[in-house]
Amino acid sequence: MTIAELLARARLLNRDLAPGDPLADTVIRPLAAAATEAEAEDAAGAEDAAGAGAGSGPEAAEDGAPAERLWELAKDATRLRARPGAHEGLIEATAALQHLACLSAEDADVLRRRIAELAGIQGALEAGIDVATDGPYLVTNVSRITNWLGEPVQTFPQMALCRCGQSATKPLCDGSHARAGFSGAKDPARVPDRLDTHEGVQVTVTDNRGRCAHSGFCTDRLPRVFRVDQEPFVAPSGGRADEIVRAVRACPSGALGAVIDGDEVPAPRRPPGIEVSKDGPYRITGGIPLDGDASGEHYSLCRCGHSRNKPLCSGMHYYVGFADPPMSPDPTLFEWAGGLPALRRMTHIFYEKYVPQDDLLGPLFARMSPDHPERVAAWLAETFGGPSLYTERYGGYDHMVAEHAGKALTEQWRARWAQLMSLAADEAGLPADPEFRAAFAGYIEWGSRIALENSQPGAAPPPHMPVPRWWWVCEARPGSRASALAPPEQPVPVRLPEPGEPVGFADHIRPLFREMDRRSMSFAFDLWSHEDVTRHADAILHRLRQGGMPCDGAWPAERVELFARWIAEGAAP
Ligand code: HEM
Repeated sequence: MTIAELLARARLLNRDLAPGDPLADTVIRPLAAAATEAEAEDAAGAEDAAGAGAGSGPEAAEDGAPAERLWELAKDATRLRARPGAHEGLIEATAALQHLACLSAEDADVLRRRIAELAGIQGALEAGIDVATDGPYLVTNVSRITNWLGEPVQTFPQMALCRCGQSATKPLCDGSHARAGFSGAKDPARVPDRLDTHEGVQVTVTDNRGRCAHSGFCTDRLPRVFRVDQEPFVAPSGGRADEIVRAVRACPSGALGAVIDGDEVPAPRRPPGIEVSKDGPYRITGGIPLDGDASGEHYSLCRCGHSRNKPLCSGMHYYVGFADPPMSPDPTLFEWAGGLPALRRMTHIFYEKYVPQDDLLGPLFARMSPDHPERVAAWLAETFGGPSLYTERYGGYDHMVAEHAGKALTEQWRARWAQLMSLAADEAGLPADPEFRAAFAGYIEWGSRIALENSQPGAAPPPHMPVPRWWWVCEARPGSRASALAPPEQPVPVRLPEPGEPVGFADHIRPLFREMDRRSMSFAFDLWSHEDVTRHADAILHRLRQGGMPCDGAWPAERVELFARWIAEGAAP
């Protein structure tokens, strides 16, 4: 099998698959580039590759259903990719073929078997990330990718992750970089690499501004040491050694380092993984090699396509307004909190900083298991409406209850626990809005009082209960209230229909409802949905005529009549 043959088969398959050239951008384009290069490089392979790059190929039909041929093609591409020195175009195409072939699996069992078979074919390749020229990140044999909530993203042995920021199938590449003429070059005006050393009494902090991704973890959490708009940036005398070390180890770009007594503080040891952060870079952990080189235990890769220090993130996503799709209008507490990464940050700060230094709680947790912070984060994630992590990994409700049983906790312990958890939430940067903190504090109070009750001698907690699911307090969700600090809402641009023009929902009615109107009514229906407004049209009109809706002031008569006319004309979309 040669690249040229793969390309010819891909072209035939593309013709037989659903309309819309599904293989054109992600398979045929990179394979054609690889074939052209193979042709130029390999005199012996010249015959095979002849014409392939120029667009020709066997015209004979192939046997088998398209889905079956796609799967065979994916396996053959993987076999070729698994050979040493594979061309980046072949790797990119293999990633797309693996993805498409796995997508077409009939059920979860077939999907698992396919992934295992592909993993077997390319199993000898070293795990790593390669940066394609002006193209995606080619991620090989990395099985742990999570979204910003910490939920797993389906992985394949060979993946191509979007680097230009424009893919419609993020985090996967969809070939947009080629259409957009994306350049992976560094900006010559970028902040140059330079290792600055800031000596402190106990800890010396090293800092490479050229590598910083400006995630703000250090400046947000330890502003006395990592100072915004002050020189020098680092003042090691502003914090305790353990706080500084924790901040350095949490730096996602790897710009910061710490030295104690001449020895570099080791980086955390984490399994290889990629986090797709919200509106920001890929955060790599676990020392995954980059372009074959050791690039540190952790580093951040540009995801918006605008970094000045490509492939590393330079924080430009913030300035160019790079944004993932917005959170659902009805987020769970888990989503609003920032998902598992945020809850883990909080429990690690709680059990590794606040508890050990506390005279009451320190001794109580002295022998806790090393993964206790992870376990409590998993419990909170599940309770706040996230995935059932604690039930799946750690034994669910019964295990949690058994952990507290017989501990005879006192009210002093409980109160301190709740107080320090609130401090840890602040320090971990959990949202500080009144709605979230009311729900969060409500759960901490409720849960800690139940833990106290369950821990008393002779207590008999009900067995086999589900993990509780906590929710916003009294339906007070983010945005359900106009904040006193919010900028004034812009007046709604209303378009009245031209004479004789029919009234339509999208053009004339929906713009009449402001975001705050929509939020106020979201408990009952969606004022931006044609279907909902049509269903409740008469009741809405009644309220509008009465002047009771919106609650901050009645509509002018001409708007109310426009709404009435829309109903009378048949409530067109
Ligand atoms: C909302 C309140 C609370 C939650 C969600 C919570 C959560 C948990 C969870 C999930 C575990 C089991 C970890 C595992 O799987 O091994 C656990 C264990 C434990 N909890 Fe709590 N807890 C709460 C309140 C408290 C309070 C108020 C105290 C005492 C001040 C306390 C003390 C302990 C101790 C000592 C353990 C055993 C730790 C070990 O030795 O590994 N908990 N807690």
